[in-house]
Amino acid sequence: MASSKKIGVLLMNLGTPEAPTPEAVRKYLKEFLSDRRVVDLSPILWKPILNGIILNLRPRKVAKVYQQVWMDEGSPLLVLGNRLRDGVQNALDQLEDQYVVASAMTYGTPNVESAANQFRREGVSHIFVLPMYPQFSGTTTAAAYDRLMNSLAKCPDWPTLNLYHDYADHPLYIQALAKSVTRQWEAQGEKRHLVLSYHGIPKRYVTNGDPYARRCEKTSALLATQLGLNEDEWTHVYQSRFGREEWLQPYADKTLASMPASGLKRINVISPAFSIDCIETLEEVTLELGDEFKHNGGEVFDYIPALNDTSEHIALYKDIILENTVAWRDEP
Ligand SMILES: C=CC1=C(C)c2cc3[nH]c(cc4nc(cc5[nH]c(cc1n2)c(C)c5CCC(=O)O)C(CCC(=O)O)=C4C)c(C)c3C=C
Ligand SMILES: [Fe+2]
Ligand SMILES: [Fe+2]
Repeated sequence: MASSKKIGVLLMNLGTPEAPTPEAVRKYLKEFLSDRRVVDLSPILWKPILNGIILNLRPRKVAKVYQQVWMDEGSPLLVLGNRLRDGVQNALDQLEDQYVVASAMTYGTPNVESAANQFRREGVSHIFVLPMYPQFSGTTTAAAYDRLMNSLAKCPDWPTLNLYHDYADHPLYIQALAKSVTRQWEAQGEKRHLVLSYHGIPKRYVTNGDPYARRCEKTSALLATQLGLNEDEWTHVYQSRFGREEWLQPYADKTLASMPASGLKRINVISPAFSIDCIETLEEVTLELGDEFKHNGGEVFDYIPALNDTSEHIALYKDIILENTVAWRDEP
Protein backbone atom coordinates (compact mmCIF):
# COMPACT_ATOMS: atom_id res chain seq x y z
CA MET A 1 0.00 0.00 0.00
CA ALA A 2 1.32 3.47 -0.85
CA SER A 3 2.52 5.45 2.15
CA SER A 4 0.72 8.71 2.98
CA LYS A 5 3.87 10.24 4.42
CA LYS A 6 4.75 13.66 2.96
CA ILE A 7 8.37 14.19 1.98
CA GLY A 8 9.73 17.72 1.66
CA VAL A 9 12.46 18.55 -0.83
CA LEU A 10 14.33 21.74 -0.05
CA LEU A 11 16.27 23.18 -2.98
CA MET A 12 18.80 25.68 -1.62
CA ASN A 13 20.65 28.31 -3.60
CA LEU A 14 22.76 31.34 -2.82
CA GLY A 15 20.39 34.32 -2.87
CA THR A 16 20.05 37.41 -4.97
CA PRO A 17 18.96 41.05 -4.47
CA GLU A 18 15.21 41.78 -4.34
CA ALA A 19 15.60 44.58 -6.90
CA PRO A 20 18.32 45.80 -9.26
CA THR A 21 18.87 48.91 -7.14
CA PRO A 22 21.95 49.99 -5.14
CA GLU A 23 19.94 49.77 -1.88
CA ALA A 24 18.78 46.19 -2.50
CA VAL A 25 22.23 45.12 -3.72
CA ARG A 26 23.82 46.68 -0.63
CA LYS A 27 21.48 44.74 1.68
CA TYR A 28 22.22 41.51 -0.20
CA LEU A 29 26.00 41.97 -0.27
CA LYS A 30 26.06 42.93 3.41
CA GLU A 31 24.42 39.67 4.45
CA PHE A 32 26.35 37.51 1.96
CA LEU A 33 29.79 39.02 2.55
CA SER A 34 29.37 39.03 6.36
CA ASP A 35 29.23 35.22 6.33
CA ARG A 36 32.58 33.90 7.53
CA ARG A 37 32.13 30.82 5.33
CA VAL A 38 32.42 33.21 2.37
CA VAL A 39 35.02 35.66 3.68
CA ASP A 40 36.91 34.03 6.53
CA LEU A 41 38.98 37.06 7.60
CA SER A 42 38.81 38.19 11.21
CA PRO A 43 35.81 40.54 11.63
CA ILE A 44 38.13 43.13 13.21
CA LEU A 45 39.99 43.28 9.90
CA TRP A 46 37.10 42.62 7.49
CA LYS A 47 34.23 44.74 8.94
CA PRO A 48 35.93 48.13 8.28
CA ILE A 49 36.80 47.08 4.71
CA LEU A 50 33.28 45.72 4.09
CA ASN A 51 31.36 48.63 5.65
CA GLY A 52 33.80 51.40 4.78
CA ILE A 53 34.79 50.51 1.22
CA ILE A 54 32.94 47.59 -0.41
CA LEU A 55 29.39 48.45 0.69
CA ASN A 56 29.94 52.07 -0.33
CA LEU A 57 31.38 51.45 -3.80
CA ARG A 58 30.18 48.08 -5.05
CA PRO A 59 26.35 48.30 -4.83
CA ARG A 60 26.04 51.12 -7.37
CA LYS A 61 28.35 49.38 -9.83
CA VAL A 62 26.80 45.92 -9.36
CA ALA A 63 23.20 47.26 -9.48
CA LYS A 64 23.90 48.45 -13.05
CA VAL A 65 25.02 44.94 -13.93
CA TYR A 66 21.87 43.42 -12.39
CA GLN A 67 19.79 45.90 -14.46
CA GLN A 68 21.36 44.44 -17.62
CA VAL A 69 20.26 40.88 -16.85
CA TRP A 70 17.04 41.50 -14.82
CA MET A 71 13.94 39.67 -16.12
CA ASP A 72 10.31 40.93 -16.07
CA GLU A 73 9.56 38.61 -13.11
CA GLY A 74 12.76 39.36 -11.17
CA SER A 75 16.36 38.25 -10.77
CA PRO A 76 17.34 35.42 -13.17
CA LEU A 77 18.69 33.27 -10.31
CA LEU A 78 15.28 33.37 -8.62
CA VAL A 79 13.04 33.23 -11.70
CA LEU A 80 14.92 30.43 -13.47
CA GLY A 81 15.38 28.59 -10.16
CA ASN A 82 11.62 28.71 -9.55
CA ARG A 83 11.01 27.25 -13.01
CA LEU A 84 13.30 24.34 -12.19
CA ARG A 85 11.56 23.85 -8.81
CA ASP A 86 8.16 23.73 -10.55
CA GLY A 87 9.50 21.30 -13.18
CA VAL A 88 10.84 18.98 -10.47
CA GLN A 89 7.53 19.16 -8.56
CA ASN A 90 5.60 18.24 -11.74
CA ALA A 91 7.95 15.37 -12.53
CA LEU A 92 7.54 13.95 -9.00
CA ASP A 93 3.75 14.47 -9.04
CA GLN A 94 3.55 12.18 -12.05
CA LEU A 95 4.95 9.36 -9.93
CA GLU A 96 3.24 9.86 -6.60
CA ASP A 97 1.58 12.59 -4.63
CA GLN A 98 4.09 12.37 -1.81
CA TYR A 99 6.60 15.13 -2.46
CA VAL A 100 6.49 18.86 -1.69
CA VAL A 101 9.30 20.79 -3.39
CA ALA A 102 10.23 24.20 -1.97
CA SER A 103 13.15 26.52 -2.55
CA ALA A 104 15.13 28.66 -0.14
CA MET A 105 18.09 30.98 -0.37
CA THR A 106 21.00 31.05 2.04
CA TYR A 107 20.92 34.87 1.95
CA GLY A 108 17.74 36.93 1.59
CA THR A 109 14.40 35.55 0.44
CA PRO A 110 12.70 33.14 0.03
CA ASN A 111 14.36 31.83 3.19
CA VAL A 112 14.37 28.52 5.02
CA GLU A 113 11.69 29.77 7.42
CA SER A 114 9.20 30.36 4.58
CA ALA A 115 9.96 26.90 3.17
CA ALA A 116 9.50 25.40 6.66
CA ASN A 117 6.09 27.08 6.96
CA GLN A 118 5.05 25.56 3.63
CA PHE A 119 6.27 22.12 4.74
CA ARG A 120 4.39 22.47 8.06
CA ARG A 121 1.16 23.45 6.26
CA GLU A 122 1.47 20.41 3.99
CA GLY A 123 2.20 17.97 6.83
CA VAL A 124 5.80 17.22 5.83
CA SER A 125 7.74 15.18 8.41
CA HIS A 126 10.87 14.24 6.40
CA ILE A 127 13.02 16.70 4.46
CA PHE A 128 15.64 15.98 1.81
CA VAL A 129 17.92 19.01 1.39
CA LEU A 130 19.49 19.46 -2.02
CA PRO A 131 21.85 22.43 -2.35
CA MET A 132 21.90 23.49 -6.00
CA TYR A 133 25.70 23.42 -6.14
CA PRO A 134 27.07 20.56 -8.24
CA GLN A 135 30.50 20.82 -6.58
CA PHE A 136 30.64 20.94 -2.77
CA SER A 137 32.36 23.95 -1.20
CA GLY A 138 32.43 25.24 2.35
CA THR A 139 31.62 28.66 0.88
CA THR A 140 28.33 27.53 -0.64
CA THR A 141 27.00 24.09 0.36
CA ALA A 142 28.21 24.26 3.97
CA ALA A 143 27.03 27.88 4.22
CA ALA A 144 23.55 26.74 3.15
CA TYR A 145 23.60 24.08 5.87
CA ASP A 146 24.79 26.61 8.46
CA ARG A 147 21.79 28.75 7.55
CA LEU A 148 19.44 25.78 7.90
CA MET A 149 20.94 24.74 11.25
CA ASN A 150 20.73 28.31 12.59
CA SER A 151 17.04 28.26 11.82
CA LEU A 152 16.55 24.85 13.43
CA ALA A 153 18.47 26.00 16.52
CA LYS A 154 15.27 27.76 17.60
CA CYS A 155 13.08 24.71 16.93
CA PRO A 156 11.92 22.47 19.83
CA ASP A 157 11.13 19.63 17.38
CA TRP A 158 13.02 18.65 14.25
CA PRO A 159 11.92 16.95 11.06
CA THR A 160 13.90 13.92 9.89
CA LEU A 161 16.64 15.29 7.63
CA ASN A 162 18.84 13.99 4.83
CA LEU A 163 21.54 16.45 3.75
CA TYR A 164 22.91 15.85 0.25
CA HIS A 165 26.61 16.44 -0.42
CA ASP A 166 27.06 17.11 -4.14
CA TYR A 167 26.63 15.70 -7.64
CA ALA A 168 29.90 16.68 -9.36
CA ASP A 169 30.28 13.18 -10.82
CA HIS A 170 26.66 12.05 -11.10
CA PRO A 171 26.26 10.32 -14.50
CA LEU A 172 23.02 12.19 -15.28
CA TYR A 173 24.70 15.54 -14.50
CA ILE A 174 27.61 14.75 -16.82
CA GLN A 175 25.19 13.53 -19.50
CA ALA A 176 23.08 16.69 -19.13
CA LEU A 177 26.15 18.92 -19.55
CA ALA A 178 27.29 16.86 -22.55
CA LYS A 179 23.83 17.19 -24.09
CA SER A 180 23.97 20.99 -23.69
CA VAL A 181 27.34 21.09 -25.43
CA THR A 182 26.35 18.85 -28.33
CA ARG A 183 23.05 20.74 -28.72
CA GLN A 184 25.06 23.97 -29.02
CA TRP A 185 27.54 22.43 -31.47
CA GLU A 186 24.70 21.17 -33.66
CA ALA A 187 22.97 24.59 -33.59
CA GLN A 188 26.15 26.47 -34.51
CA GLY A 189 27.17 23.85 -37.07
CA GLU A 190 30.67 23.31 -35.69
CA LYS A 191 32.50 21.79 -32.74
CA ARG A 192 34.71 24.35 -30.96
CA HIS A 193 37.34 24.42 -28.23
CA LEU A 194 35.42 24.09 -24.95
CA VAL A 195 36.24 26.32 -21.98
CA LEU A 196 34.86 25.09 -18.65
CA SER A 197 34.68 28.14 -16.42
CA TYR A 198 33.94 27.59 -12.71
CA HIS A 199 33.23 30.21 -10.04
CA GLY A 200 36.51 30.62 -8.12
CA ILE A 201 37.25 30.65 -4.40
CA PRO A 202 40.42 31.76 -2.58
CA LYS A 203 43.22 29.21 -3.10
CA ARG A 204 43.86 29.25 0.65
CA TYR A 205 40.43 27.68 1.29
CA VAL A 206 41.38 24.69 -0.83
CA THR A 207 44.78 24.42 0.89
CA ASN A 208 42.83 24.34 4.16
CA GLY A 209 40.70 21.41 2.99
CA ASP A 210 37.83 22.70 0.84
CA PRO A 211 37.21 19.92 -1.74
CA TYR A 212 35.79 22.33 -4.34
CA ALA A 213 38.73 22.38 -6.80
CA ARG A 214 38.98 18.59 -6.72
CA ARG A 215 35.24 18.27 -7.39
CA CYS A 216 35.43 20.76 -10.29
CA GLU A 217 38.37 18.88 -11.81
CA LYS A 218 36.35 15.68 -11.55
CA THR A 219 33.41 17.22 -13.43
CA SER A 220 35.70 18.55 -16.18
CA ALA A 221 37.50 15.25 -16.66
CA LEU A 222 34.24 13.29 -16.83
CA LEU A 223 32.63 15.74 -19.25
CA ALA A 224 35.68 15.67 -21.52
CA THR A 225 35.56 11.87 -21.52
CA GLN A 226 31.81 11.84 -22.19
CA LEU A 227 32.33 14.17 -25.17
CA GLY A 228 35.40 12.25 -26.38
CA LEU A 229 37.59 15.37 -26.20
CA ASN A 230 41.40 15.27 -26.38
CA GLU A 231 43.45 17.27 -23.83
CA ASP A 232 43.96 20.11 -26.32
CA GLU A 233 40.23 20.43 -27.05
CA TRP A 234 39.16 21.78 -23.65
CA THR A 235 40.39 24.17 -20.94
CA HIS A 236 39.47 24.35 -17.22
CA VAL A 237 39.46 27.87 -15.65
CA TYR A 238 38.09 29.80 -12.65
CA GLN A 239 36.19 33.10 -12.89
CA SER A 240 34.73 35.71 -10.49
CA ARG A 241 37.90 36.63 -8.57
CA PHE A 242 37.11 38.99 -5.68
CA GLY A 243 39.65 40.88 -3.52
CA ARG A 244 43.42 40.83 -3.55
CA GLU A 245 44.51 37.38 -2.42
CA GLU A 246 45.26 34.54 -4.80
CA TRP A 247 42.19 32.59 -5.99
CA LEU A 248 42.07 29.24 -7.75
CA GLN A 249 43.99 29.25 -11.01
CA PRO A 250 44.08 29.32 -14.01
CA TYR A 251 42.14 32.59 -14.08
CA ALA A 252 39.42 32.78 -16.74
CA ASP A 253 40.18 36.37 -17.87
CA LYS A 254 43.93 35.83 -18.33
CA THR A 255 43.47 32.46 -20.02
CA LEU A 256 40.86 33.73 -22.48
CA ALA A 257 42.96 36.80 -23.27
CA SER A 258 45.90 34.56 -24.23
CA MET A 259 43.94 32.00 -26.28
CA PRO A 260 43.68 33.84 -29.63
CA ALA A 261 47.48 34.27 -29.80
CA SER A 262 47.87 30.52 -29.50
CA GLY A 263 45.42 29.94 -32.35
CA LEU A 264 42.20 29.38 -30.40
CA LYS A 265 39.89 31.99 -31.93
CA ARG A 266 36.53 30.20 -31.92
CA ILE A 267 35.37 28.94 -28.54
CA ASN A 268 32.39 27.85 -26.45
CA VAL A 269 32.23 28.50 -22.73
CA ILE A 270 30.20 26.47 -20.26
CA SER A 271 29.99 27.19 -16.49
CA PRO A 272 29.28 23.83 -14.82
CA ALA A 273 29.30 25.20 -11.23
CA PHE A 274 26.14 27.21 -11.89
CA SER A 275 22.98 25.14 -11.92
CA ILE A 276 21.00 28.27 -12.79
CA ASP A 277 22.02 31.23 -14.96
CA CYS A 278 22.66 34.37 -12.94
CA ILE A 279 24.64 37.58 -12.94
CA GLU A 280 27.90 35.62 -12.96
CA THR A 281 27.10 33.73 -16.16
CA LEU A 282 24.84 36.18 -18.00
CA GLU A 283 27.11 39.17 -17.46
CA GLU A 284 30.55 38.11 -16.25
CA VAL A 285 30.97 35.18 -18.64
CA THR A 286 28.81 36.15 -21.60
CA LEU A 287 29.68 39.85 -21.71
CA GLU A 288 32.92 40.48 -19.76
CA LEU A 289 34.84 37.34 -20.71
CA GLY A 290 33.45 37.49 -24.24
CA ASP A 291 34.74 41.07 -24.63
CA GLU A 292 38.12 40.13 -23.14
CA PHE A 293 38.43 37.30 -25.65
CA LYS A 294 37.43 39.42 -28.65
CA HIS A 295 39.62 42.39 -27.67
CA ASN A 296 42.55 40.02 -27.77
CA GLY A 297 41.87 38.70 -31.25
CA GLY A 298 39.17 36.12 -30.54
CA GLU A 299 36.63 35.76 -33.35
CA VAL A 300 33.70 33.70 -32.11
CA PHE A 301 32.57 33.27 -28.51
CA ASP A 302 29.35 31.56 -27.48
CA TYR A 303 28.23 30.80 -23.93
CA ILE A 304 26.37 27.53 -23.36
CA PRO A 305 23.49 28.18 -20.91
CA ALA A 306 23.28 26.58 -17.47
CA LEU A 307 21.09 23.50 -17.16
CA ASN A 308 18.27 25.70 -15.73
CA ASP A 309 14.87 24.01 -16.22
CA THR A 310 15.85 21.71 -19.09
CA SER A 311 14.30 18.24 -19.09
CA GLU A 312 17.78 16.76 -18.46
CA HIS A 313 18.19 18.88 -15.32
CA ILE A 314 14.74 17.96 -14.05
CA ALA A 315 15.52 14.27 -14.69
CA LEU A 316 18.80 14.60 -12.74
CA TYR A 317 17.12 16.23 -9.72
CA LYS A 318 14.28 13.72 -9.82
CA ASP A 319 16.78 10.86 -9.84
CA ILE A 320 18.79 12.31 -6.92
CA ILE A 321 15.60 12.91 -4.92
CA LEU A 322 14.08 9.47 -5.53
CA GLU A 323 17.35 7.67 -4.81
CA ASN A 324 17.93 9.53 -1.55
CA THR A 325 14.40 9.22 -0.19
CA VAL A 326 13.69 5.62 -1.12
CA ALA A 327 13.84 4.41 2.51
CA TRP A 328 11.35 7.10 3.60
CA ARG A 329 8.90 6.33 0.80
CA ASP A 330 8.35 2.79 1.95
CA GLU A 331 8.16 3.53 5.68
CA PRO A 332 4.66 2.96 7.10
C1 LIG B 1 33.79 37.03 -1.81
C2 LIG B 1 33.89 35.77 -1.99
C3 LIG B 1 33.05 34.86 -2.78
C4 LIG B 1 33.14 33.49 -2.76
C5 LIG B 1 34.12 32.66 -1.95
C6 LIG B 1 32.14 32.98 -3.65
C7 LIG B 1 31.92 31.62 -3.92
C8 LIG B 1 30.92 31.13 -4.76
N1 LIG B 1 29.81 31.80 -5.28
C9 LIG B 1 29.08 30.94 -6.06
C10 LIG B 1 27.90 31.26 -6.75
C11 LIG B 1 27.42 32.54 -6.97
N2 LIG B 1 28.05 33.72 -6.64
C12 LIG B 1 27.27 34.78 -7.05
C13 LIG B 1 27.55 36.13 -6.89
C14 LIG B 1 28.59 36.64 -6.13
N3 LIG B 1 29.64 35.97 -5.57
C15 LIG B 1 30.44 36.83 -4.84
C16 LIG B 1 31.56 36.51 -4.04
C17 LIG B 1 31.98 35.20 -3.71
N4 LIG B 1 31.46 34.04 -4.19
C18 LIG B 1 29.85 38.15 -4.98
C19 LIG B 1 30.39 39.40 -4.32
C20 LIG B 1 28.71 38.01 -5.76
C21 LIG B 1 27.68 39.11 -6.11
C22 LIG B 1 27.90 39.79 -7.36
C23 LIG B 1 29.09 40.71 -7.26
O1 LIG B 1 29.09 41.60 -6.40
O2 LIG B 1 30.01 40.48 -8.04
C24 LIG B 1 26.09 34.25 -7.67
C25 LIG B 1 25.01 35.04 -8.40
C26 LIG B 1 23.97 35.75 -7.55
C27 LIG B 1 22.97 36.47 -8.39
O3 LIG B 1 22.22 37.25 -7.82
O4 LIG B 1 22.86 36.32 -9.62
C28 LIG B 1 26.17 32.87 -7.62
C29 LIG B 1 25.16 31.85 -8.08
C30 LIG B 1 29.74 29.68 -6.05
C31 LIG B 1 29.24 28.46 -6.81
C32 LIG B 1 30.87 29.80 -5.25
C33 LIG B 1 31.89 28.80 -4.86
C34 LIG B 1 31.89 27.55 -5.12
FE1 LIG C 1 29.94 33.92 -5.69
FE1 LIG D 1 31.29 38.35 -10.37
